[in-house]
Amino acid sequence: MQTNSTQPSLSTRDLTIRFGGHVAVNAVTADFYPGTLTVIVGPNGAGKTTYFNLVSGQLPATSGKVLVGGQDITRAGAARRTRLGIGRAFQLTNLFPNLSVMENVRLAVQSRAGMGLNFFSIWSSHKELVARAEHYLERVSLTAKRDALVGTLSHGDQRKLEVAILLALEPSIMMFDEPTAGMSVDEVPVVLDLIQSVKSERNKTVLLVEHKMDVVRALADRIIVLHNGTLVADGNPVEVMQSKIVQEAYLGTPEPAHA
Ligand SMILES: Nc1ncnc2c1ncn2[C@@H]1O[C@H](COP(=O)(O)OP(=O)(O)OP(=O)(O)O)[C@@H](O)[C@H]1O
Repeated sequence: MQTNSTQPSLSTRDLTIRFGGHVAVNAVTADFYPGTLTVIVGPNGAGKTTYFNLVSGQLPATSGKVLVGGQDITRAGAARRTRLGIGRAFQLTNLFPNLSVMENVRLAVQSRAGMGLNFFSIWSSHKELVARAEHYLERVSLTAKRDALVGTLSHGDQRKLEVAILLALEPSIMMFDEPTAGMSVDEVPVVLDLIQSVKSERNKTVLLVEHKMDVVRALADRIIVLHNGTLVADGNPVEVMQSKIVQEAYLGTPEPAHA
């Protein structure tokens, strides 16, 4: 497994959740490091989104632990986890559809700057915030649509905006659930390049749930495979993609050997 730092920024220890008799995430232990992008793969219903929910605090663990920088946050709510640096791009649920693209990003920048979500703040007194918001819009290629109402954007543009908002919040741990879902072919590289560059330039810990194998290959430093809630493989992409368990459990067809 690749590690760029000795201290993990995020860890789970035997993390488990049961829904009635069903164990959706079963004793998952993993460490995540700054500057490393880990892709979590697995068949439908494997527990990927539930694992994300346990890490970001949307669901309470039945047992096990979540640690950020070594601090046990298992009992912390989602808001506290956000303050501790866990940021998650939710699938379009954290956008304000009746505000413009720029206003959405400005609110995120403002929130990061500790000024709260004040809708009535005066633009001219916030040149710095606007400049930063513009920077994030440019990074996701949405500058031309800055004044459009978010509700009128295409699905792909909304997903890009969501990435801009996550960047603006500057979390140290960034979680993306299928970030390119619903995007057109030409939009996909913009987001993939961005996630890649954020990871390396800013030394972020990035976790990604992804189904598309071309995206996994393009981005992953490390792959974790979940199957029936259990971690069945964890390691560098070449090893994991070629492992028997992945071939059988997930990929279905043999992955060609790499030179
Ligand atoms: N709130 C819940 N109540 C009961 N069962 C749940 C709940 N959330 C998830 N599950 C179950 O837990 C299992 C894991 O679901 P999860 O959505 O995490 O899988 P996934 O790997 O993300 O799948 P997909 O790739 O289809 O999104 C499934 O069997 C699902 O039905």
